[in-house]
Amino acid sequence: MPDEMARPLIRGRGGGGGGSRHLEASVSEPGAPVIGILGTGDFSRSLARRLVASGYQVVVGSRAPKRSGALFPEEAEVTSQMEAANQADLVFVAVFPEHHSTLVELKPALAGKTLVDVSNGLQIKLDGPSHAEQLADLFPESFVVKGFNTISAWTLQMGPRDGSRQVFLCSDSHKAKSSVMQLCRRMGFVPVDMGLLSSSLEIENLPLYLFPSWRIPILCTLLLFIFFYLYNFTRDILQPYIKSGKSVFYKMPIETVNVTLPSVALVMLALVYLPGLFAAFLQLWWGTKYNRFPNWLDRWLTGRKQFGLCSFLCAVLHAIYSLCLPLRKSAHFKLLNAAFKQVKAGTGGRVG
Ligand SMILES: NC(=O)C1=CN([C@@H]2O[C@H](COP(=O)(O)OP(=O)(O)OC[C@H]3O[C@@H](n4cnc5c(N)ncnc54)[C@H](OP(=O)(O)O)[C@@H]3O)[C@@H](O)[C@H]2O)C=CC1
Ligand SMILES: [Cu+2]
Repeated sequence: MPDEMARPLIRGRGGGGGGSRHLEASVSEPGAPVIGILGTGDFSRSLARRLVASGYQVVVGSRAPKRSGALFPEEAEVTSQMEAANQADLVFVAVFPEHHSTLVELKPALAGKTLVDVSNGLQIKLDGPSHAEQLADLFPESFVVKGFNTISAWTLQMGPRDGSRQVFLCSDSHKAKSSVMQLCRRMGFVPVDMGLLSSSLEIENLPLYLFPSWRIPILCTLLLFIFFYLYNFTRDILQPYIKSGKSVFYKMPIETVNVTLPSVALVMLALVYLPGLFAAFLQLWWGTKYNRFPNWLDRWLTGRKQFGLCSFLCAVLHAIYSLCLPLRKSAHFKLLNAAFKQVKAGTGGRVG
């Protein structure tokens, strides 16, 4: 990773046009605001590179500027937190929210300036205050803008790609938000205005919502798999063994798995359609389409895609297993046939 970071982000001549992603590392343009970054972690380094590449003058504030200086591009100045806060017109706070309070001594230097809070939560918070709101409470004389938390250090480093170009922004100050939006566009991202700072909780939760939507469908798939596997194991393997001493334990890894998969796929498919039926029933019961569904049903309805994909995965696995089984059987048959022929011919040679 340090090698990655040391490599210049952008090489060669840039293509020009405003929307071009191929910006060359250029000397800052006169009149462009000086951008400060507090913190020298992964996010700060990637952001500094992208800002420098977009033609901004960058000043980074660190508790230990000497130690961190080497990790930043030459064009960025790495100095003390106070110095950076004094010099910058707009400041990114790339410090974890639990350390925001250690920055309060910068309050006079940051007064009247725009602070961009890029922090993410560790878990979904349903009610406030958000990190951005807490930062705004700590720095009442500054203008806090929430944003960039949905952009990873990696995306900043590599340059915006399709799909992760949107930057969600919100702030109580229209002017501060506009200046961050402009900066966003110049870095090649697409700003999305999310309104006032009260939306910051929603923005902070966004990155945490992507994976958890898979948790319940995957858990369901696993539980169903275990249930059907145990059932098939008892029926096809254990029962013949206990009853007549027939040992068919070799079926466990392939055949039993293969009869289990379609059952799981079908039940998961049913779970895709079932909440729709519940919803329709509730709407008929209420006599209106405009009531809110209970929370559990709402979550189930929004998770149908994941349930469907899990079902599809099981079906595909079943298809692959089913195709492979006859191949295995015919190979087995050929081997036996060859052995039989050799024995019959009296060659007694090796079969292989
Ligand atoms: N990494 C990522 O991909 C993303 C990160 N973010 C957000 O960016 C912020 C920074 O993340 P990241 O760069 O990964 O974190 P790091 O841990 O890599 O960096 C945090 C930096 O904070 C500085 N800092 C200032 N005060 C303190 C203190 N009291 N204790 C510890 N460190 C302090 C340190 O710099 P120094 O020692 O020089 O003062 C340190 O390098 C976080 O809020 C995170 O949620 C958001 C989106 C993506
Ligand atoms: Cu089948």
